Amino acid sequence: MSPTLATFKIPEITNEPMKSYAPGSPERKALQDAIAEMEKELPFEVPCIVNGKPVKTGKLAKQPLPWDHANHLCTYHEADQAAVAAAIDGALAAKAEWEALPWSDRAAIFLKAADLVSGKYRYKLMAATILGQGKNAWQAEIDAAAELTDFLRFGVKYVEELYAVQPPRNSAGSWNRVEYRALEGFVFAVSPFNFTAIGGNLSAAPILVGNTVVWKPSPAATYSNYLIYKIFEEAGLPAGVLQFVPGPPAEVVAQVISHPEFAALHFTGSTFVFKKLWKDIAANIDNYKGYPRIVGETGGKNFHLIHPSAEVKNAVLQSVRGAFEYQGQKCSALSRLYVPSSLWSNGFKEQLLTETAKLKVGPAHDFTNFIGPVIGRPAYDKIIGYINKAKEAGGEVLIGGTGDDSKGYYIQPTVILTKDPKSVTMVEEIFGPVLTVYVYEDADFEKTAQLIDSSTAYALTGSIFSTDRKALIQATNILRNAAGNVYYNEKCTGAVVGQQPFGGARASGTNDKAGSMAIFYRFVSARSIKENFIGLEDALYPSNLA
Ligand SMILES: NC(=O)c1ccc[n+]([C@@H]2O[C@H](COP(=O)([O-])OP(=O)(O)OC[C@H]3O[C@@H](n4cnc5c(N)ncnc54)[C@H](O)[C@@H]3O)[C@@H](O)[C@H]2O)c1
Ligand SMILES: N[C@@H](CCC=O)C(=O)O
Repeated sequence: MSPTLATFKIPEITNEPMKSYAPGSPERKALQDAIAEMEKELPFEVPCIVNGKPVKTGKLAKQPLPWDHANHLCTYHEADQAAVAAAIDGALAAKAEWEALPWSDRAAIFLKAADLVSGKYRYKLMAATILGQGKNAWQAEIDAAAELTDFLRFGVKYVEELYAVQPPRNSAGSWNRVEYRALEGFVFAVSPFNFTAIGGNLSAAPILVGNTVVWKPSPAATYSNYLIYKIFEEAGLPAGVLQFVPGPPAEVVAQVISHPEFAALHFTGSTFVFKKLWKDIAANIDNYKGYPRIVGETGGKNFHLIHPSAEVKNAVLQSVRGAFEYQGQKCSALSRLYVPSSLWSNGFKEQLLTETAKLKVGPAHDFTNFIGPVIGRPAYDKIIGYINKAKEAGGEVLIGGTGDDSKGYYIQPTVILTKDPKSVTMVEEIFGPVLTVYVYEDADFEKTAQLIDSSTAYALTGSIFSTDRKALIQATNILRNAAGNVYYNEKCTGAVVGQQPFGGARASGTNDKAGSMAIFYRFVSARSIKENFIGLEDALYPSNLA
């Protein structure tokens, strides 16, 4: 038994400062060196990790380079049934000791992991994200370096605050306490390709509050996610607490969620896959020991609503960044833009096309490219398919509209003008560098806000651009349920941990707000404890007396 001899305070937590990677900066050189070294050494071999030991199943799959699809970043061993079964057993076996570890020790492991991400492994993790997932230097910095570090450090802070939430009242002679137990069973993390940090957070958040986790990374982010596993291990995470099982998604997931001790799904990915998993879990409900928690952050169809009073230059530049950063492969990416006709014909259109034309497309490790490759063949075909559908439906391609998949999967940043606000590219998630514009009559601002609210199934992010406070308030009210993250005069991407808790509702997810205290509630099961100090003198109450 471990004595409690003090109430420790965690170090002060602030956001990881972001580096600029400007020409001549030491960080640019360090990152370029890390990329060059990784390019020389690839392809890597990635095993599953079960109970802290590498498992090589011999069932091999590849993570191709999106900018050079003939080659791959890593070959990984896909988890087979035996490996998945051993991973679940191992997670269950590691649970009691991990949950019993004093909170300060669990916290210290993740504070150390954060320091390893922000320091020793910063450039390596970024290089894996740049080469494997096609992010440019800035996008890799805000994801693999800054956001991952912030998730870990702020996670520790939020758990400390959560543990401090205690009943506000005690009646005389008693003391009320609440303890935040980890969930009974194990947690399953299933992560997407597009944010290295999300893989780290989906696994680390439940672990921080005492759970053990089986983690299935995205095939297209296997290597960066493997590096995260190794960082957690170096930080001191005991063997078995996190089980790393890359593998054929449908098979691995089906096996894990049919286990009786499956306690929670921590998912980020597409709406389609999340709904399927929800149904599969529901179909298994009689086999579980408890009611599994289901946490899922999913797709978006995010908007910018421009009011006639908006500053055009800012609205244009924010829209270009929001739509085209990381090739539009952010759940938060701008993909439908509503512009009043007075602004559209008075400079907005011209500036939008001029700024879009400046974006260079090419391999992300050439730092002058703003737009890198999209993640793979299915994504490339799907995005080009959407552009074609928009054209067939009468959309006018104002710029872009073409791609080149000869070596890597490149798509030019594309702006489509539509007269139909419910046309396919105004409604469905594309997840690529495609922005559709609808021009509305100035007098229809309110009607346009209602249109935004009602035209898609999603409700993730959105921005309102206006210098007129009344218009901001009006649109905010109409769009109350249309976005879980709303911005004023700022693009709809780029939420920062500790500053804008992230997530959306409707088809965009369970809105449990990654990067806030709220997410930790989903992975604990509180137990109330009342202790009585004064013994009873009589079984009868005064009201029973004659
Ligand atoms: N709301 C958010 O916070 C957020 C953040 C990032 C990404 N996303 C969303 O994620 C999507 C992009 O990521 P993606 O392409 O990796 O998503 P995806 O749904 O294809 O994959 C997500 C995870 O599910 C697994 N998976 C895929 N098919 C499966 C199946 N049939 N059965 C079981 N598991 C399966 C994948 O291997 C991966 O681990 C977009 O829709 C984006 O909007 C949302
Ligand atoms: N949190 C990120 C998006 C994550 C999804 O891809 C943002 O706010 O841009």
